[in-house]
Amino acid sequence: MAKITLSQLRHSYFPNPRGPEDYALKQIDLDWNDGGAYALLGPSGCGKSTLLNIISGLRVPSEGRILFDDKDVTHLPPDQRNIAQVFQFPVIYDTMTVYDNLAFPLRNRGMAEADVDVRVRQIAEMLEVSDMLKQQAAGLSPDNKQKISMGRGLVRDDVNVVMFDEPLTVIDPHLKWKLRSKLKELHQRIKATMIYVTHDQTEALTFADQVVVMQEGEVVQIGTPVELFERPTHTFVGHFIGSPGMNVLPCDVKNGAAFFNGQQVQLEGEIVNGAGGKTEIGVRPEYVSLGKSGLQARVRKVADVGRHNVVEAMVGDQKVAAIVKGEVPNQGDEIFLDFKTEQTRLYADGWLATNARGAA
Ligand SMILES: Nc1ncnc2c1ncn2[C@@H]1O[C@H](COP(=O)(O)OP(=O)(O)OP(=O)(O)O)[C@@H](O)[C@H]1O
Repeated sequence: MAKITLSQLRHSYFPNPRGPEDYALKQIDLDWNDGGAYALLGPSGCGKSTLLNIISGLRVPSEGRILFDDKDVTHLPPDQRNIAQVFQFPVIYDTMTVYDNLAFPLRNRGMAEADVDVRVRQIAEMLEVSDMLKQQAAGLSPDNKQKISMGRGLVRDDVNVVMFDEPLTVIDPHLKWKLRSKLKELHQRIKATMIYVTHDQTEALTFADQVVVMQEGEVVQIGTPVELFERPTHTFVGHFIGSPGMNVLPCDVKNGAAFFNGQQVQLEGEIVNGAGGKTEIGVRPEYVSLGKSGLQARVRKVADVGRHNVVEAMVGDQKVAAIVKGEVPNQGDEIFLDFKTEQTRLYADGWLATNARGAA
C-alpha cells in the first residue's frame, strides 16, 4: 500500500480555460496516508469522478502532480499504477464461478495456486460468501454480484490503493447498512489505503476515518466524521452533513457582536479579525433548544422522525430547525429558541470566522 499525494492539482476539460469557473478541479493539495480509510464526499458535479480518474490514471491533470510514495505517477497509464477499483455496477465474469472470479486478479499476476486458494478463501470468509464459491456468478443476485466485485477489489494485498466509486448504488436499501459496516470491518482487517467516493453522507461517515468534503471542484474540509459534525469550517459542510443540516442564518456584525433578526446572539468565541462580506450564524438543530427566553419564534411545522422531533420555527422570515426530545409545541405556538453558545459560530462568505473559546 502507498501514501498518495496530490500536489497543486488542477483540471479543466476546456483546452484554454479562462478562469476558475472553467476548472472541474480548482486546486487540490491532499495527502492520503498509507493504510487510511478515506471518503470523498460531495454532491453530483463537484469533481469526485474527475479526481478519481486522475488518481487511477484514466486522465492526466491539466496541472499538478500525483505521487505514490513520493514517486511521480502523473503520466503513468492505469495498468502501471497498481490500483484496485470497485465500480457502481458489478464487474464480474458471469461464466465463471465465484471462486474463479475472486482468483482472477491473483492468477493474472502469476500467483501460485496454493497461495491463490488461501487468499480467495480468506476474502470469501470475510465477505461471508464462502458457501457460494462453487456457484456460477451468472446466477447470483445483484447484491451478491456486487459483493464479489468488492472481493475482487480487495483480494490482492499488493495494490497501492483500493478505490470504491459509489459501490452501494445497486445494493438493496435494507442490505446497504450491512455492507457499509462490512466494508469498515474489512478495512480494519486488511489495513489497505482505501478511498470511498460517494454523495451519501451516511456511507461516507460510516466508512471513513477521514472524510474529504468537496464542493465545486474544491476541498472545503477534511476531518473525522465528528470534526465535520461538530465544527464545520464551511457552511456547505454544515448544511450538507447532518439531518437536518446546520441552520445558516443571515446576520449583521457590529462592534464584534452578531445580531440575528435584530437580537444579539452569543457566539462560541471572538470573531476573527477582518471577517466581512456575507455574514451568517451557523448552529446545528441539535444545539437549538426551546426555552423560556431567547429568540422569539413561531412554530411552523413539527415532524416526528422516530427518535426525536424536528421543530421548524420562524424567526422573522427565517426558518430555524430545532431537534427536540420529549414534549413538543403545536403548530402556530409562540416559542423561544435558545442556541447553545459553544456551538454557535459566525461564518463570513461561507468560511468559519469565530475562534473557539480558549483558542489562541
Ligand atoms: N468528459 C467531460 N467533459 C467535459 N466536462 C466534464 C467531463 N466530465 C465531467 N465534466 C464536468 O466536470 C465537473 C465535475 O464532474 P465530475 O463528474 O467529476 O463530478 P462528480 O462529483 O463525480 O459528479 P457525479 O457524482 O455526478 O459523477 C462537472 O461540471 C462536469 O460537468
